[in-house]
Amino acid sequence: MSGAVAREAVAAPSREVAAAARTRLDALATPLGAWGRLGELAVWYAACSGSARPTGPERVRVVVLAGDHGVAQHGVSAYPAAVTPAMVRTVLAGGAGVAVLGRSLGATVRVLDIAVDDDLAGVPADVQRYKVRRSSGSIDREDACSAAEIAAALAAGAEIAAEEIDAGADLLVLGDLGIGNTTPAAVLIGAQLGLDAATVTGRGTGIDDPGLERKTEVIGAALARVRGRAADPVDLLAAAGGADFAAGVGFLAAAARHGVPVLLDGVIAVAQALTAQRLQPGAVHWWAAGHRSTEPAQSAALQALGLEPLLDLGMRLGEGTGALAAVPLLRSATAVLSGMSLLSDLDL
Ligand SMILES: Cc1cc2ncn([C@H]3O[C@H](COP(=O)(O)O)[C@@H](O)[C@H]3O)c2cc1C
Ligand SMILES: O=C(O)c1cccnc1
Repeated sequence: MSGAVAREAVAAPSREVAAAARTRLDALATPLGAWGRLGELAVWYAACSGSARPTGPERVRVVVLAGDHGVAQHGVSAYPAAVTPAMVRTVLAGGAGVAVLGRSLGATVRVLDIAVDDDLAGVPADVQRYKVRRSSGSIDREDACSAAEIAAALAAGAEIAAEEIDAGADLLVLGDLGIGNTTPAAVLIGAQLGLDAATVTGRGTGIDDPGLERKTEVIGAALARVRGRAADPVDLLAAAGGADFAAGVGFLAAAARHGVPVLLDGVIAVAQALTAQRLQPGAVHWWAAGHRSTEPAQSAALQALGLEPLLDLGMRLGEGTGALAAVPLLRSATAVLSGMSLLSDLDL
């Protein structure tokens, strides 16, 4: 046992329901295999939902975890750290990308301050209920967080997931907010997959060439500093992640334990997923990859997890937007599987 997350395998989605859904898919009034990966997506969601003729997902619930990162002071982002609290307010006001997309899909969107470097005066108290600390340490030279803070954040993430599931979620999406957060995401992925800084560093919000060089150096320094700590995912979160990353890991692991499917988003959520799968082997079977972001570390981690993204739109935003963009595909997949006639119904 480490922190709030047990290191034991999680039960897989129902194999019996998956087999029944596949039988139905193969019997639909189409040539065999005609739905391609849309059919595979339907079978996955059927197994997760426990019904070979699933509906929805109708109750999509998004949680955006916000946290600042000390590395943002080293010019690794194209934007200043002041954007993080401002964007928390913009999510609450309904004008953020995730809020607009969520509204268009009938999804709820909840933003939580886990480690924002601001007191967020005037925002509803609920938003700060799970706050662990202000900002995380600059991981190129110090740990992001203490072990106690990581334990608290893992437990918070698990509790947040349980609340969303109690509220009736039939699909969860995990989003992120925090200037500089593509840097710890790349370090977590690089450290766990044994990849070097040049391979995992991306442009994030759109840094220029000198910025990319600086960011690669910072990521290289962090990777060198945490070398030897990748074997223990909880310790690695303290060394190179931060409280918001640990909360995401706790959230994803708990969703799998409760048997609720998740659509993964960009490099932050996927770094959290890679870490959660190591803590809780088998959790990956409850997740599908919503999209491929432009961050190279995200592709590397998805490949390691054996997940093929549904969309590849060149998006690089985070917040959960790439996952939400894939929700209509998932709804189409279940509609096809559950609503179509069978070949045997045809008047041949
Ligand atoms: C206005 C704005 C809105 C955002 N929404 C998500 N991000 C995303 O970009 C940031 C990570 O990229 P980097 O590591 O390059 O800083 C995070 O805030 C992430 O949530 C945003 C960034 C900005 C500027
Ligand atoms: O890949 C992502 O999720 C991403 C890219 C840029 C900024 N924020 C997130």
